[in-house]
Amino acid sequence: MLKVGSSLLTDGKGGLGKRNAAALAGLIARLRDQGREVLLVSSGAVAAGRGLLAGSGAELAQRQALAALGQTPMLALWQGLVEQPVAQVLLSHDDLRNRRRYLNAQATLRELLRIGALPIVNENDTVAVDELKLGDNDNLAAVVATLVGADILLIATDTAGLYTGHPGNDPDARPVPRIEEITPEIMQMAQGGAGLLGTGGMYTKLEAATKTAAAGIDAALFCGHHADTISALAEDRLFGTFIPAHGDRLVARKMWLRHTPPSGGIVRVDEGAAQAIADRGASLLPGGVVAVEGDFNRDAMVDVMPAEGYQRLARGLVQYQASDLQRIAGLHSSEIETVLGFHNGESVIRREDMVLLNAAVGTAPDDLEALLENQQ
Ligand SMILES: Nc1ncnc2c1ncn2[C@@H]1O[C@H](COP(=O)(O)OP(=O)(O)O)[C@@H](O)[C@H]1O
Ligand SMILES: N[C@@H](CCC(=O)OP(=O)(O)O)C(=O)O
Repeated sequence: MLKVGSSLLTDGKGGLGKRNAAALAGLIARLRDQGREVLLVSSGAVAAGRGLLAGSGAELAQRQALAALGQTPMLALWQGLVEQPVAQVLLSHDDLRNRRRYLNAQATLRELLRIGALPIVNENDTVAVDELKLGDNDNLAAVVATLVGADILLIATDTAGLYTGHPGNDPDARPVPRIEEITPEIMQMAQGGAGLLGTGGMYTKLEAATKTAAAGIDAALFCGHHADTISALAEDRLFGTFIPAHGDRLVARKMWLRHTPPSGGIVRVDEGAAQAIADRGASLLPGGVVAVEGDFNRDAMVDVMPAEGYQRLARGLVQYQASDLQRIAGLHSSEIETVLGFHNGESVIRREDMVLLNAAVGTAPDDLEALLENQQ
């Protein structure tokens, strides 16, 4: 996943410039040629808006208006540089704090990647509520990287990563090639604020990298002005700052799955499926599903329970909404498309989207309502 700052998308005269974007589009093409899925978080709408109607001020509402003006030209800039169709995804931090919206955003982004589009995420600045600063795409990018389960978050900016002090004001500032842990001392290095066009400076980039590291995702900060630096990335060589993930990505993902609130849905499975999940680490296939309880959408977090009782065997993200799952329960995966007219893959819950629990809830059937309420 790639995040591109406003600092890279301007022409120096107050409008959009495509020089850096063209080199970054080349990186996107090379990563895709390597079989990687790429998602872009792009700033630059405010800068583009300013290029169209100069004279607007820096008040929140004025910048929100500029962002609305500049969003389409910013997308058009990218569409002119990449092969695949681009898709506009406007998100707010508030959206991603809401479980249902988070899951909907996740499903949309996954589908866009599946069909080969380039999702371009930007903050939905019109509804941004932060009075102090408009938007913060660094932190938004970190949340989206977690949401799509990215391998790495690449942050392109106008400096070669983090320096020990603000490179413009501190003559002794030295580059920091690798950060094992983002400590208060490291955060202190980034107190110097943003560049002329950016929001947040290195501070929000380090906040973002703190989030990705905790979620098991690597992050890299690099300078998007240098074509050589950009093309080196496609060969896994970084000139900038690398912030490795803490621990194992799968472990982090499983932690996330374990602690994500359930939707209240239950998928009941037969003994064969329960064993396959527990003993063989298998995905849950429709053939093993005996009943579905509750109303849930695709990508909802559901509990997997045996045919009888309320023992939670596992939990995970379902690939089919409740009404569709009811229709394919007990069937072979090959029959899904015939029955539903489409398919979201052969599994009801993919292994990587599931954690085993094996803990009895100990709730009598009469208490089901209370149980479901507690879970919401
Ligand atoms: N310790 C530091 N190392 C590097 N850059 C820093 C540091 N402290 C502050 N900065 C500022 O952060 C800027 C990059 O952030 P920002 O302006 O928000 O860019 P972007 O638009 O790419 O998000 C740099 O141009 C620099 O002015
Ligand atoms: N959403 C705003 C950008 C906000 C932002 O985080 O900017 P930047 O620090 O340049 O990544 C825009 O499109 O102009």
